Amino acid sequence: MPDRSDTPLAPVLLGNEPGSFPHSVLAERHPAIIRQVRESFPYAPQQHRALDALLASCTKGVIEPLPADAYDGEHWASWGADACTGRTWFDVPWLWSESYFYRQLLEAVGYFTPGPWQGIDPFRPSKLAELDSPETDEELAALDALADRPADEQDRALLHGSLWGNRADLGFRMSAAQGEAATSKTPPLVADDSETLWSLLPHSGSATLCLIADNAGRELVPDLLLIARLLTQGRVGRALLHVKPYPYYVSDATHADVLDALRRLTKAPGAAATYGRVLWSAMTDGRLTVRAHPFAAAPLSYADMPGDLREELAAATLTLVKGDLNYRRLVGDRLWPPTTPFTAVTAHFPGPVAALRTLKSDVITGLDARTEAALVAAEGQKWRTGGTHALIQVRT
Ligand SMILES: O=P(O)(O)OC[C@H]1O[C@](O)(CO)[C@@H](O)[C@@H]1O
Repeated sequence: MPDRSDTPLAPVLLGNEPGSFPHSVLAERHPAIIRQVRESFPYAPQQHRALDALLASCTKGVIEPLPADAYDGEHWASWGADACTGRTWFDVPWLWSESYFYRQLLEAVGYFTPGPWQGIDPFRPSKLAELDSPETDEELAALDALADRPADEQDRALLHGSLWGNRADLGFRMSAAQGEAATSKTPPLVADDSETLWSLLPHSGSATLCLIADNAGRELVPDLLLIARLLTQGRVGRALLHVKPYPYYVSDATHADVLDALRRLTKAPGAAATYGRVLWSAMTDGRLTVRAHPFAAAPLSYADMPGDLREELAAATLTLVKGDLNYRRLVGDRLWPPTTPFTAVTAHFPGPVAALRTLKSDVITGLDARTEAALVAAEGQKWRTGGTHALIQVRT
């Protein structure tokens, strides 16, 4: 396995280059998210004023500190708040800037403040709309036909459901052109280590799986279906589902979203309800546990994870890391040459790890030179951010 020390570090992504993808997220997507949040609930005047102040700060101003009594002030201090406060949102690492934006957005709407708005998720209306959509009905109805297919076909379908479910990201849809398909000259999957993934989960009933979730709604539902399948097939004996401790990156899953998705499954007709019951009983007998570690919303790479989380992930047979943002945190939010070995940049991870991700940012590793050349020839650099390509990468 190539060692991390053989791999020169690539530049950290910043949002200060006009025309770049990170710059567009800070300059266009964040103001659009503030607009969306204003419309999500009848917020009071002081909440609108706080949103005005955040809009001014994140577009034209500088990073402001959290309130002195913030419950997580110490975490943010240890995650680099002192070095970033007072600088523009465009000049600090992009990952830091984005993560702090969501923290300050929740501050503005009173999510952490004792009172009637405490704990009200500003993104819940859009998450629920997605869960109730006809597309979700269709996806769940497809499970009925799948039940008659051979076992390996069912495994593969549910793995791919979880993978492509990552396209269903509400923040991404606010700025990406939808409906584009990968060109016929380039494969939708730019890397596929799924055989290695399956070899790590034989039907022994003894494996522990950690799944680090990404989005709620139409991504979390297939993630839960995959977990149910792995449990019923004995590929996994125990699963830990890691979600965010608070609403984040628009549609990231929280514990409340897990419960909404689970209720959606158990109330559905046909095979979907069977999957729902498997998950319900696995939660009640302890085979499926939901975790919401504070580090899940940290603006840092997984290389910097704290000891308790490292220990838990080290004990897993496999950790499945879902989505684009988690990929950025797994390999480091850097402009790596695309052929940088995935095994080298994930050498820090405490155990076997698999990334399931659709490509929605500039960060990419582990491509072979021929695939990279074909992608560039067909699409320039659009394949990196368009969400039309995906990957399954594994480090054993
Ligand atoms: O939901 P995901 O797959 O983590 O994607 C998050 C999206 O937000 C971004 O962080 C940009 O804001 C991109 O990495 C990606 O397009």
